[in-house]
Amino acid sequence: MMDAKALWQRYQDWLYYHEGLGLYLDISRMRFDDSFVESLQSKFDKAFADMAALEKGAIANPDENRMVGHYWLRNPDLAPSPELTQEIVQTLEQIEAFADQVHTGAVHPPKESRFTDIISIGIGGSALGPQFVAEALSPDSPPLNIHFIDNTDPRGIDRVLSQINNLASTLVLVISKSGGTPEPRNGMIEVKKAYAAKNLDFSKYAVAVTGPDSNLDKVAKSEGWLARFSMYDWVGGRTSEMSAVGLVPAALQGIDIRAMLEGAKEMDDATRVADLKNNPAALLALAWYYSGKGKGGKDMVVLPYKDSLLLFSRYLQQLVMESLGKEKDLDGKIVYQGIAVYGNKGSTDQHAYVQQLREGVPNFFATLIEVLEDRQRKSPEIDPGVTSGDYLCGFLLGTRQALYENNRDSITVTIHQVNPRTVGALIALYERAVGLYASLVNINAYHQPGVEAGKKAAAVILDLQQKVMTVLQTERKALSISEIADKAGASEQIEAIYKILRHLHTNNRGVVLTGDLAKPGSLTVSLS
Ligand SMILES: O=P(O)(O)OC[C@H]1O[C@](O)(CO)[C@@H](O)[C@@H]1O
Repeated sequence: MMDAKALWQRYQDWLYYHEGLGLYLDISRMRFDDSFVESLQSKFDKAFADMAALEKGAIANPDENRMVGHYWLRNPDLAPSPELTQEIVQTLEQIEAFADQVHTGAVHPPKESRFTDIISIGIGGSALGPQFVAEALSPDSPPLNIHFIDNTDPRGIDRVLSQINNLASTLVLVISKSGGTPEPRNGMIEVKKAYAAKNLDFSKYAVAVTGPDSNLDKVAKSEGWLARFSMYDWVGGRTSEMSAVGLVPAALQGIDIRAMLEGAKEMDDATRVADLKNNPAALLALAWYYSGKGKGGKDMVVLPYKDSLLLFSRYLQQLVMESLGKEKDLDGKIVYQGIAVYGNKGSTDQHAYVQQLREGVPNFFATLIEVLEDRQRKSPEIDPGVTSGDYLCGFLLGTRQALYENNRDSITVTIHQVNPRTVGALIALYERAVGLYASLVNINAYHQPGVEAGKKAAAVILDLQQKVMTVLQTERKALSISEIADKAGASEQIEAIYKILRHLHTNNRGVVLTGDLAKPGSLTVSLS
């Protein structure tokens, strides 16, 4: 443990401050030493070189043979061809024009003078960025209220629809880069039926954000939807907030997307510097590498001490874990990489799990996000000379100190205010840090093979359900679960078949289970 004087010196030695953005980064409470930094110098040289190549259009995602171009979204001239530059600029202009027409009523629903609400349907990167930005930046009384359907949960869809008081003035964004992800497709079909049930022509309320010629794009084109915005294969879902995926919902809510892009661009300029101590993303990557020994040995606890940044941790879960959580490295070696991310907000979480952080298993490092401005008006005094914001600040600094005293590391990112520029900068900071860290540990941060496995497994279950129903309809008599499995030619899938039948039975889908539910093997199954 360093004494106060030495610690103050360390804080100043390692402090990164971006004057234009008013952003500070403090990694002084990560207990690495100079020899550690030295040991990573050559890895950082390579990381900086990889990143420079990536920005020039290298195939930085070799597994999918794709470029990685999210930085071009906020600096179109960086794009490797004039065509791409043009596409980025034109899409941005199309987004602004559309949002403007919706706000002025030039574009309005068939039976109303204005759109008042948005249902945004999407999942993963097609929801988490938009949700984080909506929570962080939407005005207290936005021109349109946004609601998210980000799952295929029937009750969840009903819940969102129950909160819409007038579908006839509600715009529907269907966001899916691939245009084929099952969950948003299900959401779209259910919402389409809700519009039809009210005799509303869905195509007059629907907007697509998807890759050109995707299934979704084809549907939007053939049905003549209100608008279609392009998403590119060189922008990953988890780095798509600065593409139409994030900018369309943000612009419709009246959020200054140009400022968001500007903040991201300013941060990109700062994180392009090939000099560790003057590059905030490199400093983060260094801190992460130190904490988990380059193997993700410690979790990243994200603790913004600001309600509006509540969803930052959920956003980072995908950005960090879908990028770094990989089985193999770029040489095909099994490495099981990753950094687990969790957290909500401070000081609230101090009344939930900070007890474990302070005294329990030391398997994490904390990332505190400090916002200097309490609110946009004068605060009332709680006690003489003290405001609620003083408490928030005190809790943050106190928690940081309490963790450090008990040998728990932390990083502190400080911004002066949550606004489109600083949110854009935060997103850009973490996108770059993930990219640099991935180079340090030699993995591809830009594909997600593991997710395909989940999608395939779901398809197997749905196929099994069809087979089981066919057996029941053919046999037309009560059968045991093992008889059904055998007749379906899937005897090794007997447990999955039992689970499917239980789900169908619970939802009155024409299947009845009879017998002792505690003894599934003894149940008989019949059509109702
Ligand atoms: O935007 P899409 O293509 O529907 O994909 C949604 C999400 O699913 C994934 O492809 C896999 O989780 C994410 O990378 C992506 O953000």
